[in-house]
Amino acid sequence: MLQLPKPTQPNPPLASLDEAYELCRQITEKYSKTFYLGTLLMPPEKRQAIWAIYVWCRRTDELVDGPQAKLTTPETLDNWEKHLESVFAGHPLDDADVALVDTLKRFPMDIQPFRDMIAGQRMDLYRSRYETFEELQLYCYRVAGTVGLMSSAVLGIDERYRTAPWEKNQPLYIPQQEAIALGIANQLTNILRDVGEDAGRGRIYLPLEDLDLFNYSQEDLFNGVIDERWRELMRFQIQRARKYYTEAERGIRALNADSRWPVWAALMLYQGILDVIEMNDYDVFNQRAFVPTAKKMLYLPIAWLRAQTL
Ligand SMILES: CC(C)=CCC/C(C)=C/CC/C(C)=C/CC/C(C)=C/COP(=O)(O)OP(=O)(O)O
Repeated sequence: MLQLPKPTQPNPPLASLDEAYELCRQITEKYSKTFYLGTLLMPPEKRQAIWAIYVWCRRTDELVDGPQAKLTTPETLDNWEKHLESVFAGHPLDDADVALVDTLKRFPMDIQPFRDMIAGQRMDLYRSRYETFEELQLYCYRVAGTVGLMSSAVLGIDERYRTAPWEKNQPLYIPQQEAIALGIANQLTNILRDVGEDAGRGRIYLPLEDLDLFNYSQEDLFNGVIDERWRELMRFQIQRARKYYTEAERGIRALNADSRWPVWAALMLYQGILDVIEMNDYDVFNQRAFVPTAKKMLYLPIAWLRAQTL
């Protein structure tokens, strides 16, 4: 008997561009109040592009950190990389991709930082300890410094920021290192804020060599011991994170004028978490350090002034 081919289920149509960006907006707003606030200070086209990038990063992070993380294997990440290649080839596979494909058309960017971020998630899959700061720094580059590189393509470079006559004929300066530094600073801040939460999952991101340096053991950390050894260790970590913020600050003036305020704002808001950790006397075990909304609002005009003057 003639076998008719089974009717194949047509794929449901993907979201329209507006719907896709709206989806990205909602996800960014839901998961990162700080960065979302920063994006609201940008012109609409840039703002939407940052949402699309944020959502891709979030999805990548969720593979190892999210509710489905137990099911994630190295193969899952290989498949996610293929998914990424499809997006870069201009073929969206789901609704959020529609926005990213459009963003990549408007703001062409290199695929390498995206691949590097997946490599960062691979590290998370295999490791729950970092021996040295050098190892941790590589991890921070991969999971956050890469975001700085991706965002830079959207933020844009101001070719005229060099004003002194002897600077005029210099080649265009692209503040790549500074963009990476901001990502690393944010990630180090995140690590300090989330020490307790990570310990609850059996993870220690603080370099073990630093724990040794302050004679503070892994067991102390799992027990949430707060004493002078811990405070010294935390002071040391905070100081290191602040150096990265300072490096990042130097790059902001090379960005397009309409990107400087949002970047200053995001930097100050995130750096503010370090101040809160200090105010909480380094207790990151029993309370989560966050910048209250009123204080956030106070940062905005200061960030604006810095964007005009520094
Ligand atoms: C300084 C120059 C030249 C350019 C700026 C380049 C940029 C925008 C760098 C920032 C990169 C960035 C946003 C990295 C993300 C790092 C990070 C730790 C994000 C944490 O995100 P969530 O955990 O989702 O947020 P919450 O902390 O709000 O929960």
